[in-house]
Amino acid sequence: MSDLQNRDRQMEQERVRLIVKEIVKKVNKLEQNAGRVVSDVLELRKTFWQDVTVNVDDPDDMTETAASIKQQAELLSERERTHRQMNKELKTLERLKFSPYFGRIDFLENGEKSADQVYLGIASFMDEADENFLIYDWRAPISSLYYDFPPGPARYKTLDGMIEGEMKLKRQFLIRSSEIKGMFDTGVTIGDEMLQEVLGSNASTQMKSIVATIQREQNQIIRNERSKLLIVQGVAGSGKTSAALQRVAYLLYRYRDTLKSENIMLFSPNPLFNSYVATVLPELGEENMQQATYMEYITQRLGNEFHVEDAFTQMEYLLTKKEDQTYAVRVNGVRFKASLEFKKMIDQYAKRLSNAGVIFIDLTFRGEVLISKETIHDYFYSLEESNSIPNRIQLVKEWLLRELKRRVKKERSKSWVEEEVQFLEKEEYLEVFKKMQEKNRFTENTFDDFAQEQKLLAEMVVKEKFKPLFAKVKRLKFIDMLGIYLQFFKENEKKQLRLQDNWEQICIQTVKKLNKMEIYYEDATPFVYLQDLISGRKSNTSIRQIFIDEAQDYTPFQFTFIQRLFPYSKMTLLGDFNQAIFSGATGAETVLTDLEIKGEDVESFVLTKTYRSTKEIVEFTSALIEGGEKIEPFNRPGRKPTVTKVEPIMVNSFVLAKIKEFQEDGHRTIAVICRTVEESKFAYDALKNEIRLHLIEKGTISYEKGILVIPSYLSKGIEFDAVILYDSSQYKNESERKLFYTVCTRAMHELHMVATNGISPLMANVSKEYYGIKAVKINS
Ligand SMILES: Nc1ncnc2c1ncn2[C@@H]1O[C@H](COP(=O)(O)OP(=O)(O)OP(=O)(O)O)[C@@H](O)[C@H]1O
Repeated sequence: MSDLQNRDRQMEQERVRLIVKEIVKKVNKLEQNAGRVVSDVLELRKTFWQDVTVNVDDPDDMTETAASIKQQAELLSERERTHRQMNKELKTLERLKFSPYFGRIDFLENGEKSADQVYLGIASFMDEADENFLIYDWRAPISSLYYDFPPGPARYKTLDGMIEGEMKLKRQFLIRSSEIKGMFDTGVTIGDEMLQEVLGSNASTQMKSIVATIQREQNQIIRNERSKLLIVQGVAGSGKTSAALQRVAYLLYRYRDTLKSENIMLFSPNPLFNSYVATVLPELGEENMQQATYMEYITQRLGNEFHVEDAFTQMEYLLTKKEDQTYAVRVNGVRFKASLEFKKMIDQYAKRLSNAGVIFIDLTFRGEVLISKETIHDYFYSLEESNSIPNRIQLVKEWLLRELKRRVKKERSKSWVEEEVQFLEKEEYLEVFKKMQEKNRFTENTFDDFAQEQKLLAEMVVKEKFKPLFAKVKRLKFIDMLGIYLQFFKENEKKQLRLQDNWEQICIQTVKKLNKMEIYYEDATPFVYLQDLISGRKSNTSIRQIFIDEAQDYTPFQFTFIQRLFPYSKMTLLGDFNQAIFSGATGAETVLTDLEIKGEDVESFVLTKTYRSTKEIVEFTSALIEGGEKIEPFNRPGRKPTVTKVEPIMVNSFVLAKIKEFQEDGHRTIAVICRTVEESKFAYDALKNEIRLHLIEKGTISYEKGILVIPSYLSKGIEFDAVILYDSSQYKNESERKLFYTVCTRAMHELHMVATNGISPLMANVSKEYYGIKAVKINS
């Protein structure tokens, strides 16, 4: 290090010390204030009723009492809010104390005499007088300079317009526990040194924030504000998920007055992924957005009357049942039901239902039909046709509720009620007694009282018994949705669909499944969509930003459905067509291949640089896919991937040895990736007595560092230090190329493939220089 560099570093360290001192001062002050707020809250809670004037003698007093309670409650909730805010601020300050900033730029604005020093951290921090920024939030307009420009001419956008000038210096810091551990002055891209450092470290079970090393092309995605629909197509490991989470943090900052974390929703690929990304936003001082898998969403909408196949079971079928007689029919079905063509058919069907065909369910009571499906049907079709179906359904609902009330009255005098009254509990008698007292129904005549009491008790019994019926009607369960969906296939079975092979068999297969009260996963979205067309559904207005990660796994039908549910929401889609494992297996369109949406407010970004894996792994994985030559690896050297041909009976002992080797090399997260669940269970059972490992299944929601056995499709979106493919020879079909590519790209530092039955044909075009081959024989 030169003298100048040395001096610079000392000055910077001195500044860090000063800033940390300021932070500590602020922390102390805030803690004192927070203490005061806590005692205020406690006091207010304790004395809440003492400070309220309660007087209910006349209406004026009542109004005054209500106002007094309201005032006291507002005071309490204001104090509680302040306390929450202070806690949040304290947490951020603690983080700043540990690492106050990660970057500095010196920017000379045109027309100014001296350059501003701008230090960037995860949050803003002002001096004691609240006049100058000692640290700028990385999301502040001026901070974009850091991500967008090398030293030289530079500009940034503010609400008042563009500010132009020259960047004199761009510096990066690695500060830990208030000590500068590294400091680099950088050129064109944001510190390769820094990236080397970050990317060379071990995989974590939780994703990390990339705030200090966001790349320019990622920054464009993070800060994009214009588009209603933002589409990011990025190769594996290009930082799509990272950029998405940073974007959430950015939007929360940029629109802090109007946008809250509960207004943002992320659709993630599996439950494991939810916990994988859960710490990024809190690390940045923000709360997590809402998160769900699409499957969770759709299954919850279907309710629990049917057995719904899940996406992973569907995938497992596609991977393992290729020999099934009906496999081709099923695959064609999955493909067609994914398309907008199919959606159009459902739309037309719904239109036809306006005139005829809605099927209802008998409302029964005590084993007898109370209101028949035919009666409901006739009432429904007697209503004005100009009314939409959902409107008419609402009218039917109201009518049915009225009818039920009438029936309750009629039912009271039936003999079964009298019998039931005998068996009522003491408490229920008491309740009736209380009711009579309240209503002053007692008379001098005890005989009358008895009759009154019996009437009330009968009413109580009947109402109780009718409750499920009322609930059923309120939840619109008088519509036979299953029957209506089923009828669609019966009606269309004989149609010759120009575009679809095996249509007739698809219909037969679907009907057979539905008749068992079971629904294929590919039917889940069309079913709920049709249900919405019939029963109507209010669109969700509270969600303003939707993020769809792994968008390549969404069908055009699913995407259109989501758009319909959240019409007021902006959307960010992130995906990689080469990882479209579901569509790879069926040839179905994905939302990324079928996006017809163009327009002023649609923008697309392409990310071709990949950060996750070593250069050697990227060279190998890129050769697996078409167009892979466009993928640009980050220059981080490592070992070449290897394939070892192993006799089947040697696989487990070989995998075990490989795991130990990786552990000795310091790798902490090692994944044994299996093609299917069946293979995962087999591998887990074979290895579990030899070494501590975890089996990841579709319901697993989090995982620890260590060794994991995981089915291929559940490893989506996640990364590991080292990956061992339990048997790469199993990836044989062209339809599994994307799956094979996806699993190989999960590896950060090491990729090893076991082959029990020769090298996978999917590697036929991969140059031998990209991987090593070994063979292990039984007696070797
Ligand atoms: N600018 C960056 N600075 C530091 N690390 C980065 C950066 N961009 C991406 N990474 C790292 O690269 C890895 C891959 O990122 P991420 O998972 O976001 O990629 P992805 O495009 O979503 O991947 P995939 O599609 O394969 O699941 C992560 O470890 C992430 O931290």
